[in-house]
Amino acid sequence: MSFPAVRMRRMRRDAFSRALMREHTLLASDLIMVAFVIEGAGQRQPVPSMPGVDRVSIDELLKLAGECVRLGIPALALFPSPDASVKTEDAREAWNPQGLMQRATRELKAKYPELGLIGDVALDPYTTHGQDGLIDEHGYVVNEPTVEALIKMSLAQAEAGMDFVAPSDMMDGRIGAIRDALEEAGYIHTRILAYSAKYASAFYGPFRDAVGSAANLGKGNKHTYQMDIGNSDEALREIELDISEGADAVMVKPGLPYLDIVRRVKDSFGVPTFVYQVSGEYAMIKAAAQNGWLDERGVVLESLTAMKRAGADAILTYFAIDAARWLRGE
Ligand SMILES: NCC(=O)CCC(=O)O
Ligand SMILES: [Mg+2]
Repeated sequence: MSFPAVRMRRMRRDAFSRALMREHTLLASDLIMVAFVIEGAGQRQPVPSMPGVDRVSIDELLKLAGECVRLGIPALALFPSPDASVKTEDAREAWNPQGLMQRATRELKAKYPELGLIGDVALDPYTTHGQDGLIDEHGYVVNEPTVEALIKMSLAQAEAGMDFVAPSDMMDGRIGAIRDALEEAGYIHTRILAYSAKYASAFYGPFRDAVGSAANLGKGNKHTYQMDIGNSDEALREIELDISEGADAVMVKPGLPYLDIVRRVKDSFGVPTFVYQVSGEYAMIKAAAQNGWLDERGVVLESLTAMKRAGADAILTYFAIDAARWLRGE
């Protein structure tokens, strides 16, 4: 037998055989667009640390939603950037039936009923201190009172027609408590996307600028509720708990630096596993691309494909619309 018996390059030689042996292909239907909502009309406010991402008023959000529908992007994740004037210590604006998220949800569902909506459930856009929960006199985020607030927030979103409530706060027991409250109120179809393995990451910086919590949080951090970046087994325990409490899908966050976690979660539980390509990942790619140091299209599609290869069923990304356009050759 002549050397080499196996030529790996044979299958790579032509486009047709490369296509036939390709294991994972990124589709628009894998993507979830992320949007920041603000008050007003005709408003588009750039987020300086996220070039290309604007905070938009509801009328502009409807245009963005229409583009998602046209491109076959199945869902839109909404984050509010409310006026500073409605922020309080107790975050009560979060469950105002006429609040920004609730109004945005009603208008989006009226115009595009087929587009899935994912509502963030955490108090940070609404608190004067920028923490995801309620705090005691020492600044410690208190678990059970926060869960009570998150229940009110989830019910307000469900009432407005939100398809998925997505608790991103990392309190203990909140998935079960929200699930019970939704069932009891008759919202049996409202899905829960649990941010189960959310790490205390430095990659969230630009997001905090976008929702306006960065200045309020100041030198504070979220280490008493978000996960330590050095841990992996702990992520599996968090995921297992959220599944047992009634989560319909679980999430790992951030994305690219945490694909080992995505793979472990998918292999261990086989549940719908989402991953979030966060603001800092977006900013890194954009900054390098703007300097001419990286090819944006290539790097974005490669990063998203890597997430799918790692086991993600869906990817939340600020690049969703761009990526879906590129996938169609637009
Ligand atoms: N709950 C959302 C975040 O905490 C941050 C997301 C991001 O950095 O894109
Ligand atoms: Mg947990």
